[in-house]
Amino acid sequence: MASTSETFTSIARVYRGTFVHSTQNAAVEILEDTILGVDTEGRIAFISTAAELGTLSKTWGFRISDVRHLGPRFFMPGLVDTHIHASQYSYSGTALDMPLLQWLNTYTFPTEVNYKDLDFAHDVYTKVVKRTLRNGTTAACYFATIYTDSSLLLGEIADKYGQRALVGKVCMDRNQAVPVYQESVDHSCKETKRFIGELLKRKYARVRPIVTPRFALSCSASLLGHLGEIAKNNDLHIQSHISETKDEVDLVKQLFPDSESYADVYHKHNLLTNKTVMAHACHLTDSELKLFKDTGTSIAHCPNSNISLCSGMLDVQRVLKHSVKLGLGTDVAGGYSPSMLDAIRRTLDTSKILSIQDPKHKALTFEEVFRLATLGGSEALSLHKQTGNFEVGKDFDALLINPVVSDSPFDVFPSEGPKVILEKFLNLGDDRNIEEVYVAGKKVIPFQQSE
Ligand SMILES: Nc1nc2[nH]cnc2c(=O)[nH]1
Ligand SMILES: [Zn+2]
Repeated sequence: MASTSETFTSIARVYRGTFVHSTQNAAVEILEDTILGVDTEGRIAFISTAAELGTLSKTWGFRISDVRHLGPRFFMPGLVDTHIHASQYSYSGTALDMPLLQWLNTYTFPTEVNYKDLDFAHDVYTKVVKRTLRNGTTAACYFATIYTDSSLLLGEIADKYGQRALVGKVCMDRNQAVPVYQESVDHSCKETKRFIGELLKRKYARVRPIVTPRFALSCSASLLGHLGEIAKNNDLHIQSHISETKDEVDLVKQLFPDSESYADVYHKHNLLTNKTVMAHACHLTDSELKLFKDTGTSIAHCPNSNISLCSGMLDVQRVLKHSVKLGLGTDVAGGYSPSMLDAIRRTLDTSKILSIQDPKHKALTFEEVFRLATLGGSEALSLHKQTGNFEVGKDFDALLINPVVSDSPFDVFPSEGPKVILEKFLNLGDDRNIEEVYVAGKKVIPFQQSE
């Protein structure tokens, strides 16, 4: 399983113990008494049974005495948050008392106006990046705001703390409720190009721009068209929202009468691609799901938000039956928790509620949801060549989980094996159990002292 001599780099670290991850064939694969080597580029050089230790130490030139033993801990892949509004973190945990469109007008738009102020932005963006990293989010797909400079600041902060991130400067040229919080088509396009150019110029290793029309109700056809073109010309990722609530779907029908469906509005403007991720998608029709499959568009499932704003319940099994890629998102602050462990739990809850309503509905298992939160998320963001599991050649994005840390929120009993302990961590664990976080081999949690 080691990489070939052509890709030979030297080994930075070797770990021995239990590794838990997902593959194409197994929702959960548990590799006990396994050794994993990380090279100096932060990539996984080998993963093999401990019986190979002697041979590997000779091949790769590391000392067996330098191997770190994990003991009761285990490594799992980093969590991938496929949809989070960094700019809404300041009011997460509050303001969940109205439906989406009212909520946007009352809380969201007035808050996002504050991001003209770089000091305000610096404070909130630092806190959201640190909070999500501490909770195991090694990769995040962020909405910022319409303001280019503070959106660039979010990219800078994600890079500083070592988080893998797609960062979107939000685009919107329609906003009747809060008219100061909108742009002209020209300004939005010019600023999007400036955002992309500036962010790429900084050459951050793992932070990239993502083209971000807020959603069809906030964008004219002209703006959507230009953004589709910008994404195509620069081969960029795209993110937006779709079919989160029924009211939204009805309004989109009225606003875009020439489109066959909500998905068709985006498709007509070249916004559905194999690098597009659309949040929510609770109310898509079968033909819209087929369009997602045909274009390679993926879905960010945001169950906390879907329930907190009473938007709807996405049937994940139906999405998977259509072979549409799907990852999980916190959707802070429509979702009140910045933790992907919460997104895992709410995904399971939603699936179980659907099976209460319809006994024929097969509820998702925790193993399946673990895959959605890790490998599934990496596929949804088209980052699966870099991250998502412990395959040789991928970056080592990983969480070191200690299920017996002294202040653990759960207890482990002697008869329990690694799968049960994983299940307990997913259902009951929190950041106290996440002792270390790695992105591309670099330890990003605990923070350096100066951070
Ligand atoms: N949940 C959510 N849905 C949206 N649709 C358009 N904008 C937003 C947003 O900020 N949050
Ligand atoms: Zn959202």
